[in-house]
Amino acid sequence: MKLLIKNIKQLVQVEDEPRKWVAGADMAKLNCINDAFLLIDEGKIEDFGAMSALPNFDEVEGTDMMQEIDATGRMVFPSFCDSHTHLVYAGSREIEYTDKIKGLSYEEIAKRGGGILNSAQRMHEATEDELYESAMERLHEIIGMGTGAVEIKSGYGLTLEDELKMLRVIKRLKETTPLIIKSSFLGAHAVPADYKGRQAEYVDMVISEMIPMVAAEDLADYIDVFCDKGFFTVEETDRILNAGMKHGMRPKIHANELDYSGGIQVGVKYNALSVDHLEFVGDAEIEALKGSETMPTVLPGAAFFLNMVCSPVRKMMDAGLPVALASDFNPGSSPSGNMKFILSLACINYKMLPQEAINATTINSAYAMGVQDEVGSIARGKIANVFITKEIPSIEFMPYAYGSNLVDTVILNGQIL
Ligand SMILES: N=CN[C@@H](CCC(=O)O)C(=O)O
Ligand SMILES: [Zn+2]
Repeated sequence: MKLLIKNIKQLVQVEDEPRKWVAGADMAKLNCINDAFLLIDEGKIEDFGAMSALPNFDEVEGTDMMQEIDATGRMVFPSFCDSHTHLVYAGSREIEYTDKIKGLSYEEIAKRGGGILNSAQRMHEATEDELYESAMERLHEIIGMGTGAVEIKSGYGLTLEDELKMLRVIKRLKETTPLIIKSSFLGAHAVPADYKGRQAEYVDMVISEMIPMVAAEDLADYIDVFCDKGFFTVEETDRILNAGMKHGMRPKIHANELDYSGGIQVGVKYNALSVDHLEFVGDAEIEALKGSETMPTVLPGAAFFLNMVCSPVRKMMDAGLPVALASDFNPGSSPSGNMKFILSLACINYKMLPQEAINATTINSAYAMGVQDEVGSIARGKIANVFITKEIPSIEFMPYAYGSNLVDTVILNGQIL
């Protein structure tokens, strides 16, 4: 059955020739078609264009099986790609939220056994079914807010059994939702309580026990490390990434959230798909990223929630780099997967133009999770993951109306949800 969306006020992020990513000054450009149609067949985008060029389907054989949507006054966007989340977790951490309000830093909370270790304890106590159910609820929530592809990390297990438990939940989610899901193994997210004072031994265990088991069950697409001050060093990251790569996992890492950690450089050295957070980026980091295949990915939700300095996004774009944005949905530093709110934060706090922010949450974030050939733009042959907005006056209205859900209809794999 074909699906035809007609009279679209504006069809956003169209590409005749799909690009790998959008970089530098091009990030301010967004290709759109006014008064457009979009034709979907067998879950894929078959065609699109101006209404004036709409084929006469009455004369085409077999088109009696065509469903139509009249999108007058409404826009169609490619679904958001959320390339960095930790959305499989147990419990919530609002107690730490008040600790933060009282002035404790992220590192101080971590030192008191809060933070990631708090989530690890709850992860240990949760069953696979409980984790699956709660993550599925979050997935449904983000689908309703326009997300069509999401990366999910392990990293709240921190024991072999619990990391595998998390990754099996992600695998089950992959098999049972219409979203595109990619998984990352983040055994080196924090040193668990049992290994306190024995960080080197924990790293050895991640390398010699966890990575081979994760690979044996084919549970992760990417290898991740929290390479930052107070967490894992460049040398440890180097070893873990090498071990992951030997097992077919491309690096995609946390870097430079808390300091100039060297995380960006070690990520680029091993051709990471992305380096994420990037609050601490100077000239050396920008030089390292130039000419690389690594997507700098900024997480405005975490910086907002933790009240941190903002990543120098403008400086990176001025240097000709691409930038992606993701939600970082997790219980500690960003308890929301609302990508439209990420657009608003990007515009207000990072002074990104709405067009730049939309590029960063679609085509560029698709690259940052390795799905740019499948989704991230309106292009012929790509998977039909799109959403139709409510009636809105302009593209700029999306980040402007920061508290409103403007998604009216979600279409994933060509199916109206
Ligand atoms: N920075 C490292 N990890 C997560 C936080 C996880 C947590 O606090 O639970 C992040 O991406 O923000
Ligand atoms: Zn993260």
